[in-house]
Amino acid sequence: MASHNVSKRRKAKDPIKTFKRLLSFIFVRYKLLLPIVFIGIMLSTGARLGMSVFLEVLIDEYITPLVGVSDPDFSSLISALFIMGGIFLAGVIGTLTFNLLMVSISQGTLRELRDSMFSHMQKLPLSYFDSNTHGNLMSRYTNDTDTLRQFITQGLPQMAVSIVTIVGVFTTMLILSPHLTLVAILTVIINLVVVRKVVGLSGKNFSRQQETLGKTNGYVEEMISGQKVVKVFCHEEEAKAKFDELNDKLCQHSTDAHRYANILMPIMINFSHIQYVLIAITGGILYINGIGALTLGTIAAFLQLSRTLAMPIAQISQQLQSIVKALAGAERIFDLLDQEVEADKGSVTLVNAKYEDDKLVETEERTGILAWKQPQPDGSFNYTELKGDIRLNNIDFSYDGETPVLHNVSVHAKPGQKIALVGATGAGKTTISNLINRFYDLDDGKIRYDGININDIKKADLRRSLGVVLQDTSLFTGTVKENIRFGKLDATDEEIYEAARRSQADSFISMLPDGYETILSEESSNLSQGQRQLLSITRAQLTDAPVMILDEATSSIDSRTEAIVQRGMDELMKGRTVFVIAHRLSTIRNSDKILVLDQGRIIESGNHKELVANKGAYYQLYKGSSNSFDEANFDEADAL
Ligand SMILES: Nc1ncnc2c1ncn2[C@@H]1O[C@H](COP(=O)(O)OP(=O)(O)OP(=O)(O)O)[C@@H](O)[C@H]1O
Repeated sequence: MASHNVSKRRKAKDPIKTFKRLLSFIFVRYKLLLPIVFIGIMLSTGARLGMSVFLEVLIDEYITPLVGVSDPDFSSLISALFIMGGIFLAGVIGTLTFNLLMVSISQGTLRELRDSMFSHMQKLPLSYFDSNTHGNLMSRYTNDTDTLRQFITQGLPQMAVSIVTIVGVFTTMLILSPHLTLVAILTVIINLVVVRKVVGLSGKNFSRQQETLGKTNGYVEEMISGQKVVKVFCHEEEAKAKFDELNDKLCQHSTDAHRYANILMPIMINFSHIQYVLIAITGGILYINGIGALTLGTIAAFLQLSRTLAMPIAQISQQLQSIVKALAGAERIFDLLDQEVEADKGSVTLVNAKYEDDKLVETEERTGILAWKQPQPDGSFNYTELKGDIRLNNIDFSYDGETPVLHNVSVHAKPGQKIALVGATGAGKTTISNLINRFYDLDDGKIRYDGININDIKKADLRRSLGVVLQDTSLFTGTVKENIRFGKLDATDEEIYEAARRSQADSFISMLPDGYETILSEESSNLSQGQRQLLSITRAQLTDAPVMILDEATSSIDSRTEAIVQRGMDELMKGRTVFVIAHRLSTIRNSDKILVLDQGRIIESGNHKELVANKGAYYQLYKGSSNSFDEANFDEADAL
């Protein structure tokens, strides 16, 4: 059980490239809003600087001249204060604007990213899911997008504000007094050295904290989904002990991380006090000695500016960690988006057809006849009726390109024939069904469907022509009816009821509290294993495909339900070409051809009678010397 939190937090491999890509992703979508955000940032920081500088004007031009005047005229002072109020208001509007806009931009960007990821994920080949755990994929939708949200909403604008502020403050300081600027720069340098050290210590512990947090969450998730197993094996104590260990570690790392993070602000504040005092003393000395043409207003404005400086420096230092984390997240998201989609060069499609003067022609109506429409080099089309003739020719296959799983497998299933695949676990039975579906590409050999190479058939149309019942009966949250309709989205209610009647599911569905409208809970835990199988069979029944790929369930269900499931399966197989991964003797015996697989090779093939007469591997299996056949049928086997 993989957890989405167990994913490793690593640094982005090429942060600059990822950063540029992220910015352009945002920029392309918000060409109009981003300039407004920038104007907001400029207004906000400009107003802060303006207010500091205005202090100089206020003191030197409006307050000092009034000192000692017997009948002072405050009107100009009042209008100056109004101007200051105006600047303040502009700053507030700027700050509000960019902050609010950034929320919409970040949420919109995340929605787009999630959307792109999900639609891209639907097009990825199954091999991608084989090599990436569910947890790893999930983390891109949860952890990675969350770090990005923080970065886009807070990190990005804060960085912009901080940089604009620092540049603005230093420029203004230089204009006001180069001498005092020197003092400010000196204290900032000392400040930076200390801050870097503290941020480094805190960052290291934050990484540890995140890693342990991931492990702890993953463990809790596993324990929740595995509660039944924990209880069955009385593992409650051990489970608790392991959790305590993780929890203690998490507490330790979090305490260390926050200890350093929490002393950062007091350090910054105290430094800004020291800087304030130093600038005040230096300013006083320079003023008294008449150096640098300083006025009282300049010193006051300078002191105010020096206070403005502390915050952006602290913020940049603090944001650096979150930027690194966010870019690592962005890289993982882009990595998913960059995965090559399932290739489909197929040009043969499946269409409704009818016979006109013994010739097959395409039609819009549902005639009950389907045909493969093959484009010809001269631009015309060739139509072949869909019959369900499947031929595997010398198939070689491996999942990883190295370890062979199937060797030289050949079989011909004529329309309506039933082919049983038998063999020990891991022999390659499921793999054969995966290849007919084109879930994976062959290493060598060909599979032909009605004489057409399946690689030439459009994947969606190929899959439409195949009905599948897997052992793993995936049902989704929704009503029973919606789950059955998965088999054919445009099916009418009547078609659904008919399919359920034929697959023997109708009687149990009508006994559910709301019948076909009963909502299946998460993981359909309100249904029994057998009932889930019946729904899965109904779904395949509804597709009414000429070829069925069935995986007979081995899970233990009670014999009455098993008999019903079996009847449903038998009904499903009627009149179709069937590949069945067979476990029940009755299915195997009634098959037209049985393929006995061993380590990816067909070691025997023929019908039941022939194979029994052969007295080979099948005969051994059949006699019950192996457990490969369903034990429930052993009696039946002996009776034969
Ligand atoms: N997605 C995969 N990636 C890599 N190897 C796989 C994958 N699926 C199956 N295999 C390997 O391929 C071989 C054949 O597996 P397959 O599932 O076809 O066997 P099977 O006969 O259907 O077994 P079972 O009866 O247990 O379902 C096994 O060795 C298995 O480990």
